[in-house]
Amino acid sequence: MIHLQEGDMFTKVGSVIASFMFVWAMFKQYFPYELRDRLEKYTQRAFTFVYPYIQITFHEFTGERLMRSEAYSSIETYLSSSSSMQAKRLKAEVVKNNQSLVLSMDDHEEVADHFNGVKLWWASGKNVLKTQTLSFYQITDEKRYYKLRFHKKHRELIIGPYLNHVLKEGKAIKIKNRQRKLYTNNGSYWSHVVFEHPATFKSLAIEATKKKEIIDDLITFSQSEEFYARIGRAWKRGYLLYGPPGTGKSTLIAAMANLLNYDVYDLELTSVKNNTELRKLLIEVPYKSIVVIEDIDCSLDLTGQRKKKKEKEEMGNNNGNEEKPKTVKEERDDRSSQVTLSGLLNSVDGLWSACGGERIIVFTTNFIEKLDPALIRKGRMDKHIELSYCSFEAFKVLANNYLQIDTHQLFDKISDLLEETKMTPADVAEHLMPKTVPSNADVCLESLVEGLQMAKEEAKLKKEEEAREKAEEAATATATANGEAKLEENKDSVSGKE
Ligand SMILES: Nc1ncnc2c1ncn2[C@@H]1O[C@H](COP(=O)(O)OP(=O)(O)OP(=O)(O)O)[C@@H](O)[C@H]1O
Repeated sequence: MIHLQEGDMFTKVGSVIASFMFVWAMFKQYFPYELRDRLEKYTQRAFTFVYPYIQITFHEFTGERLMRSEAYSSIETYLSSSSSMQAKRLKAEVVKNNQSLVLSMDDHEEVADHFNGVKLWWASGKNVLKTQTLSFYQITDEKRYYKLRFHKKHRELIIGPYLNHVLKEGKAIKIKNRQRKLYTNNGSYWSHVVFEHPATFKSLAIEATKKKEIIDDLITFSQSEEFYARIGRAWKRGYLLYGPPGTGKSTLIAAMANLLNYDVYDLELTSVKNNTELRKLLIEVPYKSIVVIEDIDCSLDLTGQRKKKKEKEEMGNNNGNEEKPKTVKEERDDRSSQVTLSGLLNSVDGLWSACGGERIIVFTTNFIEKLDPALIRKGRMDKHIELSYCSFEAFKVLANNYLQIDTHQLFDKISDLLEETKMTPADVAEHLMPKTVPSNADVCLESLVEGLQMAKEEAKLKKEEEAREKAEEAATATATANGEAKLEENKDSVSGKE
């Protein structure tokens, strides 16, 4: 309250002096130069003496190229909530695909803010410049700004911690309000669509303990900026998701992005020409993003690449021949993607990968054993998450999502069948899709029981078939060994007779 009265008093004094300055600006041209200079100097001094407030102006456009200032837009977003409470005239902007409104104060409004018990004021304003062009019409150029006013005794607090707080908060609100995007690369360029995948951790069918572990890991990562800075490590984390097709690897990535409010950069490695292009693409990924490389084992010959090169060299040495001209196919293969394992490793943890921070990189694979250990060692892929066939616990999540039921007389049977046979969550989910309108849980669960029994039968037949093949192979091997032994025996008896 004291601040408010003090503020009001000084505002009045300030505005008297400001009026004087305005009149002075109009008439100063009629004063001789020397007198003008002196008067100006003393009025400025008098102004700062009686007016103990400091003002900082943040212009909307800055720099030679008049780019929109990031600080201005962060302040605008930061002030949004106090503006909607205090300002009488507001401007509205629609964000998130026309789904939510962001309000900001209109020109020449003022709102108060508090920080650590200190009151300060933000005012919005605009300068209108009229420029006469060659054409008949005048063009008006509006330059908006925010002016922050605070008592000079709080200079340190406001210039340091308060402004940091405003910029950080503004940025965070902006990220929360933004429409998230899914980027894909065509060669070395990213293009995007709106990211609207509905997957959440709640709807993800995996065991509760595993789910909690992943959520905790992600939240801890996203809140550890200071920790990473303190230990001198780039603020990034690698996840390797592995498991058979249809176990929810892509669904988990979408749930991760939705949980953290990050954009997704789906990197198609096979369309990246070489390591330089790969580096360019990754440098463009901003903070708060998940870079995804799906089916990493298919994207690159990560196991055979070094071996093949070695074999080629050996072949060259052995033959002592000149290198054969390449076929058209070989030429095309060479051109298609020359991203190497070392190029990829460098992109995951090379020096530049620290630029920006707060990035997650996710590799997915159906065959973890195919990957080069260097690629998935801890530090590169910090967390390895296995997604596997549907357990009864995971089934219950699906039943709750799809059928909105927690119990059913068929649950015990399904639990036994899931233990005896392997079915992916994707296949289980397919059985739970509505078969009638309205959906009937009995029909869906019976379909699932039937599917599981069939899968069990097929697995049994396959096992028997494999056992038969094995037995046949063993019989053939024994027969061959017996035949060879007999031949040897005969040879020996012939040489004995001689
Ligand atoms: N764990 C799961 N929880 C919920 N839904 C799942 C799960 N696994 C699979 N699904 C369902 O199955 C569909 C396919 O799953 P998803 O694409 O995530 O599997 P994937 O492991 O990435 O498969 P691929 O290896 O073939 O890419 C999803 O649309 C989702 O509806």
